[in-house]
Amino acid sequence: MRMGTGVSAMEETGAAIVLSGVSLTRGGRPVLQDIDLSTDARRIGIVGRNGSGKTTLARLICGLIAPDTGTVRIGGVDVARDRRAALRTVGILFQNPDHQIIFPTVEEELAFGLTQMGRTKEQAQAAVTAILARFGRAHWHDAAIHTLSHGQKQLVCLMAVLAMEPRVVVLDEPFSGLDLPTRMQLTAAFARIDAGIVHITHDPDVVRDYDHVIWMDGGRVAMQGDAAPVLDAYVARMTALGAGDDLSHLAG
Ligand SMILES: Nc1ncnc2c1ncn2[C@@H]1O[C@H](COP(=O)(O)OP(=O)(O)OP(=O)(O)O)[C@@H](O)[C@H]1O
Repeated sequence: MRMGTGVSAMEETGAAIVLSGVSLTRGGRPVLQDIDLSTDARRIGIVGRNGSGKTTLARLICGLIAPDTGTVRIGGVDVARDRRAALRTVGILFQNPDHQIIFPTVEEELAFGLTQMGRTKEQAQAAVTAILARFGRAHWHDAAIHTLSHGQKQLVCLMAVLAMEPRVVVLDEPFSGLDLPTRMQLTAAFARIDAGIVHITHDPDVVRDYDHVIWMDGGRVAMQGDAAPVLDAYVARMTALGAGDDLSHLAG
């Protein structure tokens, strides 16, 4: 749904992802332009070509970067300005767990975000124990992270995000480099997440049963709405581009 008169009502209920007039320039080039977005859909997919602005949009939604113009509110929180509230509100799972993990052991990694949120050491320990038990990984508590596989590290990152109980979890291509069983297991874990999901993917089938899909193109929203019409139009366009032999449109 496009921004409209319903925005302020959604902000009051604190239920929505609301981006208003968002633009961002990097290296003298516009990366995102005039993004107006307001939705209270529970599961949101974001698709688009390489370089279309998906990851930048994800980082804005988490408040990791601030827009040059406009505002980003998640559940009523201005995530770029109120960083502590943002930590409670929205978490992100990056494509590569090695870009996310900073501690040598699973326990330390899981406890970090919790203490950043202001939990005491004891509260953090209890939450770490609980999340490991929830995922059947109590035996990972003292594990050295470098001994885990790529997919296992991705699960540690997911547990770290979920331990913080955010209202929204952003998944930025979380399946890249994972084998089929691991993808299936993570998909099942995502389905159990008790939070809104914003899932960035190049695979339209991954978000086909989602509630709302946003197609990014050239830093703008090309189309958004129910999954089926948006994904059908996206796949038709990508197929047409892929069938041609003109490489001049390659992003970048
Ligand atoms: N810090 C930066 N400095 C310069 N250019 C940037 C910066 N961050 C992003 N860009 C540019 O903005 C555009 C969008 O990048 P972004 O990573 O958001 O795209 P994406 O849709 O996630 O791509 P992919 O599917 O390849 O991961 C790209 O052209 C990228 O080069």
